[in-house]
Amino acid sequence: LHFPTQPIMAHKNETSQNTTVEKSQNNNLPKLFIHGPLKLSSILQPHPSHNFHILNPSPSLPLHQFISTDPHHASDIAAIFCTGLYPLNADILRLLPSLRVIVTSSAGTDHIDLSECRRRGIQVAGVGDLFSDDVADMAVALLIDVFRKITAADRCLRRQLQSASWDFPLGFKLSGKKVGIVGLGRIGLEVAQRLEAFNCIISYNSRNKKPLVSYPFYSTVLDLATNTSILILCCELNNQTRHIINREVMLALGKGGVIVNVGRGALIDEKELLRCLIEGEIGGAGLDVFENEPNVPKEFFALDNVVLSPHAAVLTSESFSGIKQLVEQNLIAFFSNKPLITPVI
Ligand SMILES: O=CC(=O)O
Repeated sequence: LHFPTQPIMAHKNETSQNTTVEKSQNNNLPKLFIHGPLKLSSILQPHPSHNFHILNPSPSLPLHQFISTDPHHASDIAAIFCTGLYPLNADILRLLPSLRVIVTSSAGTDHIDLSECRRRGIQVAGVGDLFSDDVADMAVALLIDVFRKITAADRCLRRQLQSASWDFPLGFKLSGKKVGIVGLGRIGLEVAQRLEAFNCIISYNSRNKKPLVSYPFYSTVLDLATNTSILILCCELNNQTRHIINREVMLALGKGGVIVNVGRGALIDEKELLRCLIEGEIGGAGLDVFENEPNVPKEFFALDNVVLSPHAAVLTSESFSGIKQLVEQNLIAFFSNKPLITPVI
């Protein structure tokens, strides 16, 4: 990924007079705050075509500090561009009386209090289907890696511990395995489609049975785990799904069972996952997300049946080009009184 360190200046030949005019015009435009890590500002940079004004094109202050430096700041903010893991809970939203729209660069929206947004009439735009392929690819990659021990073997070779394949522990065949998908939304369906090509036998659990889907449906994750040997977590995190994968589910999955998580870390009771992996109660895990990011429990590092990725499933060069366009399009549409391109609510 390439993150420019300096904002790309869109109007290099501009005169200082134009800049003054633009600044004063900008003062009348609705104000947007970028709520996220420094890198988020490389996705949304000031541009003359914008019908909004970015208050912090290189975010240096977290939102609550920005607000507390001057009480006027809070009432200035009409829009927020945020990313996952940067909370916009009811307490923070209460500080922003003029907020009308939130655009998030994440597929997950668990960091935003959507019911408070609904109550306040704040619109929220997400990423639509933009990341589904990348996340599904990553889920399958993690799964193949756990089964075929690719990164474990790579580590061995690099450390020159083993070079003869006969010395290396056997992997497991993926083709034909029974796979349970938890959350058959856009991403879950993409995962299912990919694994059908591996002759895997797909079933799923989700809030409701999908009328147009022929895969067997299990109304509980426990039943799904009992009838499969692989669980792939693609659902959103909410009060119903927090720790949906608990010890009972892991024991039902069984000693050869594998869990892949490309959803949110807190879908799994992480302490129990570690215990089950260490005690051999399940066979392995492929994890792109963790319960208390950015912290990854270091006990995972010693386990060769675990493949780890730093919440990177959505991070491709293509997805970043896509998100840049989509965020701008959503904001420009909103401030032109047009419908959001990818509305969440
Ligand atoms: O996890 C990444 C996302 O929600 O987009």
